[in-house]
Amino acid sequence: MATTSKLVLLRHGQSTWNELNQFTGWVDVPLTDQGRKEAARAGELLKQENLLPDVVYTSLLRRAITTANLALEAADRQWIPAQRSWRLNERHYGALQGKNKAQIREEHGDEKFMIWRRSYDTPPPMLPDDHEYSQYRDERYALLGEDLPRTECLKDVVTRLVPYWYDNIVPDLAQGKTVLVVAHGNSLRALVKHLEGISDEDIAELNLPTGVPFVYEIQDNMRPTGTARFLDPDAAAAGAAAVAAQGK
Ligand SMILES: O=C(O)[C@@H](CO)OP(=O)(O)O
Repeated sequence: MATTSKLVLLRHGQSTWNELNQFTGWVDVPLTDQGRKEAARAGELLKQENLLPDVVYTSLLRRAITTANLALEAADRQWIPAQRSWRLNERHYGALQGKNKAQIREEHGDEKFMIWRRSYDTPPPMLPDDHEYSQYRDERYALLGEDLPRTECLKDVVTRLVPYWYDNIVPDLAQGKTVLVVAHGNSLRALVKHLEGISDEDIAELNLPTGVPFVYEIQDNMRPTGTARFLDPDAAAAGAAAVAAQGK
């Protein structure tokens, strides 16, 4: 009999820079009070739907880690093992990190803004190592050495994330575990692109809301049975529309 495992994906709750409409990338900003509420609500939804994770994966950024902790607390699953990796980090936004989205759109025009934000293979300009928002001296990335990103496009995120999917997450799913991945708008877009086989062009249209869990049934061949189901579809639609409109 064919069996499926459950993969629950969750973008972190609203961060302080989401609220300020600033490009964030690898800058380690905290959640807002609203973001903390979204995270707890996400955990309540998991509990209501009996989607109880056996293991949680997060990036190395506090907005994802705090979201995972608050969601797991609300779902009464704080005790499960956690694995964290830079490979689940948000896309490095290069020289745009810390800049206001509306201002960048105004200064550089709609086309450039959309290319930097949503094109598949054009990264923004690099962030200098001596910049206040650089991760150059951040000890959590010391092992990366000179491979530390200074900017990334979505394609770069797919390249660093897919090996982690196969090496770490897939073995848990193959054992029938329910896996929760708490990450970021663009690292989750990269994973969804891989899972659903979305084209380089069409992925530009996908915007993920903060704090609303979505679930895939993963088959033995490690492919989903279909598209994902959001646990709160109304909140997800409103949240995705808000992300799409950022910078306007
Ligand atoms: O700023 C960022 O790091 C991301 C996610 O918040 O923004 P965008 O949705 O514009 O890619």
